[in-house]
Amino acid sequence: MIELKDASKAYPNGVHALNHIDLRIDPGEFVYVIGPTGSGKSTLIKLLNGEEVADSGTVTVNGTNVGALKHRKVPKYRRNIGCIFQDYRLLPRLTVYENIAFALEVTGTPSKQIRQRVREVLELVDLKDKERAYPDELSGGQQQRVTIGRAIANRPSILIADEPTGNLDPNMSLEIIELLEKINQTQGTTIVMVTHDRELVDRFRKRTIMLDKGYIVHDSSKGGYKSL
Ligand SMILES: Nc1ncnc2c1ncn2[C@@H]1O[C@H](COP(=O)(O)OP(=O)(O)OP(=O)(O)O)[C@@H](O)[C@H]1O
Repeated sequence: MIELKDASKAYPNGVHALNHIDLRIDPGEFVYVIGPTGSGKSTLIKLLNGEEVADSGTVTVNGTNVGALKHRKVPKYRRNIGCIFQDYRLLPRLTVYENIAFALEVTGTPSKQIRQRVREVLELVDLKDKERAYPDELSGGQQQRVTIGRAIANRPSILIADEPTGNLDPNMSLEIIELLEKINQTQGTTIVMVTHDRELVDRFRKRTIMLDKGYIVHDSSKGGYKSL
């Protein structure tokens, strides 16, 4: 479970990026975070993955007080949170298979388990036929599917997606959202997705949280811009 209680974050330049955020996201939810540029969406994500610490209030994820984590414990904490971004951040000299395997190698997974898990993940993201391809041989949508595969390889309970369809055309965006839905439904992964894509938010209705100037201004379980 994700819980923010009266969490605020200002940057050293004096910008109040988030103000008094109270928010609870239950396990297995799929939530959109929307709002104009500069409204605090990325900052919210950074509080969740431990990249930034709230100045006041608390951020608790699966029982861990994220702001109180010791520096050396952050990497282990992050293993339980898969992250995907608008830019794919794949390792260009590694194949699709190797990119996903790498995520498991760094967490010390034994090689037999790595082979098995990479196969499962490739099937889930529907890229079995591309396992030997390099990132630059793939379409944007396929590359994003590899990053999703890499993000879920260690079976995180939460997947955070910061504008995952930002660089994709509408058809590919559709594929990505359908894949995220599949992961949410079949693996029970909680998904928090920052997006500017009105069409997706209106078409694939989910709980939708809207930020403006660092405040939550709407939180609608019906979802979609029209219901806000
Ligand atoms: N590292 C930083 N140092 C100073 N100010 C920052 C920093 N990161 C973000 N900000 C400021 O904090 C506010 C919130 O930024 P944030 O990136 O969270 O917004 P956002 O909603 O994700 O925007 P976008 O949709 O453009 O990505 C903005 O005014 C931004 O300029």
